[in-house]
Amino acid sequence: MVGRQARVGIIGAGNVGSTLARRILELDLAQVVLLDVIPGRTQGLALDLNQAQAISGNHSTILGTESYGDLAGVDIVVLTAGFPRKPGMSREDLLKINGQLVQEITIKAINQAPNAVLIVVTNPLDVMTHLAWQVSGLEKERVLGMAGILDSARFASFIAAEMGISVRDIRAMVLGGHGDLMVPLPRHTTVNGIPLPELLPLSVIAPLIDRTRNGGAEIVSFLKSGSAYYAPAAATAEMVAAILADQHRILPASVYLEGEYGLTDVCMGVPIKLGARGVEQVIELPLIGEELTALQTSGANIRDNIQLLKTMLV
Ligand SMILES: NC(=O)C1=CN([C@@H]2O[C@H](COP(=O)(O)OP(=O)(O)OC[C@H]3O[C@@H](n4cnc5c(N)ncnc54)[C@H](O)[C@@H]3O)[C@@H](O)[C@H]2O)C=CC1
Ligand SMILES: O=C([O-])CC(=O)C(=O)O
Repeated sequence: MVGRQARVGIIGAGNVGSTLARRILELDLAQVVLLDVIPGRTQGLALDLNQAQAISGNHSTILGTESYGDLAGVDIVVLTAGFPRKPGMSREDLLKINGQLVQEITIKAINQAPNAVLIVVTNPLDVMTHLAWQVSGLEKERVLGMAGILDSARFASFIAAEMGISVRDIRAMVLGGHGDLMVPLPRHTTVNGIPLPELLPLSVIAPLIDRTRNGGAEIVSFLKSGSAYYAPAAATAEMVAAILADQHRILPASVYLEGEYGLTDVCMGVPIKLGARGVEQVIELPLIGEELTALQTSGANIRDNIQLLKTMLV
């Protein structure tokens, strides 16, 4: 890729999209194309962000646009367009309204960038990832949903606070759907290599699991309008970096499953190897009975919502 800096298209310049753009620019990961339907919004943000780059001394620049033509040939498309939930709503309450958007936007974006890797952020995450995979016509390796890095980060931050230790030493593992049935896995969560259940009693871990499952809603209840965006943007940037630099990272992401963990034709959070081509491998962890049951219950719930969405979309 000598002589050409990678380009990342972000669709949706709201809280998550604009924060992600800023992070990509500050990390100097890529040129950014930021697209939204609100006239002038992305042009204003782009001017502001390019002026910030002049202060930080980074090379990457950003283009703000309302035109899909500007996405031509981008290496990664990140889909953040869509409605966030309000207090009292579940992510699934966004199924119809965001399904219509994701269907339309994915087709327009992939027409312009047919070789891109597509990262979905819009909720309800796993169903939107499945929809984007379906309407894009892309091979399953090139469509991923961001949630597992975020949910694992939440679990890690709660463990760090509980134990009074640095979050840097914690490798948390949260799989399953990005919803109430997500599956934090204490046995696969380690503190500098030591499995969590060897350091904390289950009676202490259980509330941390509940808080992780409720992590998005907890923030929504404070913000009142809109949902989290700093950690979601940081998690998405991690995926962008892994793809652009072909890092072969082992990270959780929502991907299309064909028999792994006993699940088929569903997108759900599992550990993957992530590199330039997208999903290089789905990693199947050795799970004990109750862990596998929880994952399959979460998968069955996502499948129900995929079917429900089919009845809602024209
Ligand atoms: N996967 C995850 O872990 C997370 C997912 N989310 C989801 O991400 C989505 C975005 O969240 P926020 O940025 O906080 O919302 P926001 O309301 O701040 O921004 C959404 C943006 O999408 C734009 N938009 C709407 N229709 C569009 C279209 N047809 N084309 C282009 N842009 C369009 C809006 O103009 C707005 O700027 C929500 O669905 C939210 O639930 C948010 C956080 C974490
Ligand atoms: O809670 C929400 O609606 C946004 C989201 O997915 C998260 O922050 O985990």
